[in-house]
Formats: sequence, structure tokens, C-alpha cells
Amino acid sequence: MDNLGLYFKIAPIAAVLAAVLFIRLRRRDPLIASIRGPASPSKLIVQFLGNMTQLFLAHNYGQWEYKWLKQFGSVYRVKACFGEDRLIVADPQAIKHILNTQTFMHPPRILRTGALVFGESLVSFIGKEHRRLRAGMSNGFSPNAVRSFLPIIIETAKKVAQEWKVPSAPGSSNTVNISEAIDHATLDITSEGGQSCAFQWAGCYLFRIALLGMPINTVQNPNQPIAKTNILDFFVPYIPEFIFRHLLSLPMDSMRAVSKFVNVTQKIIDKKTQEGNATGFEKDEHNMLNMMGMLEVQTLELYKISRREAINQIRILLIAGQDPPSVLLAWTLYHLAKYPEFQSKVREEIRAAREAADGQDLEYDNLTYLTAILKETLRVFPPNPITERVATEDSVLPLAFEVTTSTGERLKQIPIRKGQSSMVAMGSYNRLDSVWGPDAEQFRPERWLEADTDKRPALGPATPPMSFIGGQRACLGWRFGLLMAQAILCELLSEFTFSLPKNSSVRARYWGTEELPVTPEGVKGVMVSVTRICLL
Ligand code: HEM
Repeated sequence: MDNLGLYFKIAPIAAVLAAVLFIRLRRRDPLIASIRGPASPSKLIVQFLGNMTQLFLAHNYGQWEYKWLKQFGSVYRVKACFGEDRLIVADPQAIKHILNTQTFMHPPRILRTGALVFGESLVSFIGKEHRRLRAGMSNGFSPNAVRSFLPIIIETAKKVAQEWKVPSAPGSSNTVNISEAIDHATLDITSEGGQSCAFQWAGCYLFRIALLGMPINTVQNPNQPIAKTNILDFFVPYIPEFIFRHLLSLPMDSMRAVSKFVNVTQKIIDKKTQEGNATGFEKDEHNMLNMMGMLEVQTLELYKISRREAINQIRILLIAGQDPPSVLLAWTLYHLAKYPEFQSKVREEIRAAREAADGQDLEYDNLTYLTAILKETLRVFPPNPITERVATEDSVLPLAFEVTTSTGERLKQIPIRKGQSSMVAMGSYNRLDSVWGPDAEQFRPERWLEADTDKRPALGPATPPMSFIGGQRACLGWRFGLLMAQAILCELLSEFTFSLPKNSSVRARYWGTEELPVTPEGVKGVMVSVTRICLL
């Protein structure tokens, strides 16, 4: 009986696996299969996952990907789940084509997960629906709208300084995990401190727990949860809808945390809508929805966006707006602590700018060395190093650099069949010797001050480097993210020096969609010694 029971449990799973494998093998494109790439790992258990474990679960993100880049060139093939052939694309011309034509879309995996976590939002919409919503939201990210957040950014940076608990006497220091306070800071900014915005009723505290409790923000017990949830991610396209709907009920810490986030934000959205309907949507609130004009009747009518839809964007703005700037700041502070010579130079630039501004707000874009440091950090450790697109029809990928197949054929372009998945590898593009020169691996901010910098292909906003992606799904908040980083760094560098404690080390870990710095124990963040100086 026991054996029979087991058989009935295993048989349907085996049948589904066999069917998926059969469909995959029949759909295999011989040209893509002939493009050179790494062999699949030989262990049986990971064979199902192909090279995905090396790509996404590497001990140090990029340890395989950047090696393959050197070995196989700027476009190569990897194995994904169930023998699927995927392209890893770091070639600038191919990337430009993928991002700027309507032929390539987010894969169902991202759209499905996006819909589950964010509801009807920018990340779960495609085509006309996406363009409509994006047009309405884009309006609000103008330089002026973004700059109106400067007072709260500066005020929040001061709170970071307090959270580090460094005694007030110059020379006093403390060793802290810089990501903890920075995570709180970017969340406070994005949700406008919870003081005057949509989150007020729910209490900022509850909201914080819900958002900061999400696994993408707290990698407390790194290896297990990361591996489990990332592996689950690989299977998302194959999970039937009736099971997928209940994914958040799985007894896993990560699922519980995401579910809490969904529930708390849903209550906020409902409450905000009810209150607004009863008493009107206040114009004097200063929050992101207002910044984008998303509570104004004219804007909503112009872009045919319902109010409900507008308020729904709270979730995506909070996640997209909170985490990448925090990761960028953590990697930047790590590099400044590691290279004191760059740190002194940037501090000197800030000091001179403050003197010239004579008490007025700084013009951050004029701080060329600070911008160089940020661009170099975005180049070497882009917060989102890789993303995926799927061809919706047959197409041809143009190439800047030829690709050689395993039979020795040299391709100047790659014909792509409908359904072919391509990973747009921003991190790899940002390290291409052919674009960045032989020192591409090195952290060298000076490269941004050299004359030939702007000759590199511009693939998206604030590029090069390509860390905000480009085309129809380019980061909407890149200007906001950069302003947050610039202003917070100016405040912190005016008050503290940063250095790495003895024997400290950091590695990069892929989590969710991000390349996070983690301590040797695997906790998100970087341990840094922070020492107070006389205020600049
Ligand atoms: C340093 C900071 C940031 C980086 C490196 C970054 C990077 C990115 C990347 C790579 C994408 C594309 C992901 C994909 O298509 O797979 C993206 C999309 C997006 N980002 Fe950012 N981001 C940053 C800050 C922000 C901020 C501050 C906001 C909002 C306040 C924001 C809002 C968005 C939104 C709404 C999208 C989706 C756009 C769409 O699908 O049309 N981001 N970001």
C-alpha cells in the first residue's frame, strides 16, 4: 500500500517533467544550440537547473558569468531548466536591439511573479497597457519633481548618521553594518517618512516591518532561503495557475514575508482609496504618487488611468525605489572605505562645493568626481546585474562583435525564433574589455573623467554604464535614485571618514533581482568603521 501510495504521488510529477522535457527538446533551435557556452553541471540534481545554479546561486555573484564572458565572448549559450537553451547577451548592439524593439518582452516568469506581488502594476503590464501607465507615471520623474524630495533626503541622511551611534567628539568611531541604516533611510525617503503620505494610518512601524521583513531586504540566514526561493523562481513558468495562486501560502519564511508585504500594502491601498473617495485626494501631501500627478484628475484622465490603478503603483514604487538605491549606496561606501585616496578626493570636492554654494543646496550633478565614483560603482556592481527578455516573434539579433559557433561558423547576427529567451547581462556588458579597455575589471573612477568616456554606446538613461537598463522598460526612477545617492553621500562624507575593519571582507550575492553585498557570514551589508570628523 505504501509503495502504491508513493507511486500515485510521484507518477503525476514524473509525467509533468517528462512532458516539459519532451516539449523543450522538440522546440530546440539547432543554431542557438550550436552557439558556444559552458557545459551543464554533471550532478543529477542540478542538471534539471542547467547552468542556472552557477549563474544565480554562485557563492560570489559573477564568479561563473564573468569567467564565461572571457571564455566565450559577448554572446553565449547557457542551459536553463529542463535543457532549455538561453542566450547570455552582453553585446551592445544586441542589447540595444532587444531593449528597443517591441519584439522582446519580460518573460512570463517575471510577469507572473510581478502580478502576484505587485498586483496590477507597471511590472505586470505589457504592450499598450504598459505604455499607457508608464506614460502617466514618467511625467512625474522630471528633474524638478525629483528635486522637491531633497529636503527629506537630507533630513533622512542625518538620521542615518544618528543610527550609527558614533559619539560626537571628532575622532570617535564605531563599526557598523552600513546597509542596515541605509535600508531604513531609502525606505523612509521612498515612503516619505510615512509621516504625511498614504502609509500614515497603518503606522510607519507596521509598514516598515512588512517591507524590511521581506527577504530581499534581510538576508539573515543567507544560504538556505536564497537557494530555496531562487530555485523556486526557476520553476515559476511551469507551475499551473491553480497552484501558483497559492504560492504565498507556502510554509517558507520568504513566502510568509512577501505575503505580509502584500497584505499590509493592500490594506494601505484600500484605506487610501476609501478615504480619498470620502474626503477627496489631498493635493498638499508630498508623496510619490503626488509627485507623479497620479492623484490629479487631469493627469489620470489624460492617460486613461483609473484612480485605483494609480494607487496600486505604491507597491512597485516602494520596492523599486527603496532597494536599488540602498544597494548602490552600500557598494559605494564599501569602495570609498577600501580606497581612502578616492574618499579624500571626493570629500575635498564636496568641501569646495559647499564653500561655493554658501549655504544654498548643492548642485550635485556638478560634483564630477562624486558622479565618477557612483558611475564606477554602478558599472562594476550594478544593483540589478541581469534581466531576461523573451522574443514574441521571429527576429534577428544584430551583433557588434562576431560570435563563433562550436562548428567554427562566424555569425555577424543571430536569427532568433519566437519564444527564445535571452538574458540581458548588464553586469557583463559593464565589464567588456572591448568596450571598457583592458582594465575593465578594475575599480577606477578616473575613467569617467577621461576624454573618450562618452564615445561608448549609450544604451539607456545615465549611461554608460548600463545599470538602469534602457528602452521601453528603462528604469523610471534613475534620476531619483541618483539624487538619493548623491545627496546622502554628501551628507555622510561631510561628517565621517570610512575604513574597512581589519580582515573584513565582502562578497556579492544574487538575491531576487539584485546583486547584494553580503558579509562573510552571508548577512546583507558591509561592515565598515565609521569615524567622526569636524563637520565640513
Ligand atoms: C540606483 C538606483 C536604481 C537602479 C540601479 C535601478 C535599476 C533598474 C533596472 C535595471 C530596471 C529594469 C528591470 C528590468 O526590466 O528587468 C528598473 C526598472 C524600474 N525602476 Fe529602477 N533602479 C533604481 C532606482 C529606482 C527608483 C528610485 C525608482 C522609483 C522611485 C525606480 C523605479 C523603477 C520602476 C517603476 C521600474 C519599472 C519600469 C518599467 O517596467 O517600465 N527605480 N530599475
